Amino acid sequence: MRLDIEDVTLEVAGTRLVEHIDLTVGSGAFAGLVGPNGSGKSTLLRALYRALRPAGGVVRLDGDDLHAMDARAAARRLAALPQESSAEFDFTAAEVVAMGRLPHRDRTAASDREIVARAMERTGVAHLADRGFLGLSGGEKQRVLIARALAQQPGVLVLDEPTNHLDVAHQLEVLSLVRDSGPTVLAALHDLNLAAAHCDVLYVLDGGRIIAHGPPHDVLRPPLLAEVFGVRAHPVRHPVTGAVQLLFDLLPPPA
Ligand SMILES: Nc1ncnc2c1ncn2[C@@H]1O[C@H](COP(=O)(O)OP(=O)(O)OP(=O)(O)O)[C@@H](O)[C@H]1O
Repeated sequence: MRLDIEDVTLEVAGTRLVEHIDLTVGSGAFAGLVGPNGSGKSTLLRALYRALRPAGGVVRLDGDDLHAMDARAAARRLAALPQESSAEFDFTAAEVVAMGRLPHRDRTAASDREIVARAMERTGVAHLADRGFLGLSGGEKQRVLIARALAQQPGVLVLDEPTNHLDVAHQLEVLSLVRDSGPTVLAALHDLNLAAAHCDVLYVLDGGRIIAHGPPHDVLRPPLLAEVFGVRAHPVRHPVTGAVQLLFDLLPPPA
């Protein structure tokens, strides 16, 4: 499923936080949204999971206006993992993952069980099925929520810092899993090396605007990283994957 964000402007309480965003993710592609703290990444993603309605512009899924759909139809097409998810009741992990099935009309108990079990296996949380969600560690919760998003079987998956709370092995596993699981992905990522290794295309947000986009090795160049993030970057090649990876230090103070 193709995702198109067309000239989207977002305002909260009368303040314009993000403006004139054009962003496209082709069907099945993995796009990364990177940018410094406060650049507007979460705000933009909130419009995709319909917590914010654009003040201007339109978000399209395969050409259809996301904000013109009813909630259930939107949830059949797009699943989201917001940055801070709250659960007020202590559901079990399996119940939380099963919530991903709710938007689907043609489901049966047996097919739901199978899909939920498969999503939990793939994210490595099957053994947590009967545990209360609130008692899980931060990384376990994150993987349960990713399992829920996969169980939703969306065409588009929107992830806000999906590797938050995950140890290094789970960071790599979860991003590979998401990448291989089929949907079109737009993920906000702070770790530029994870972004370089997993994304087909990167969009750089700064001050509420997209200032660069393209394949990671074209975008993650030292002058841009100095300008946007205020760091000196040294690109190196990963010896196994060949992906561009970056070593950082602070910019020297002006003479
Ligand atoms: N409800 C609000 N009212 C006013 N300003 C807000 C509101 N929500 C967010 N902002 C501001 O909008 C800007 C963008 O915030 P946003 O959370 O989208 O950034 P981000 O790129 O996701 O940041 P981070 O990397 O720190 O998570 C920030 O300056 C933030 O303080």
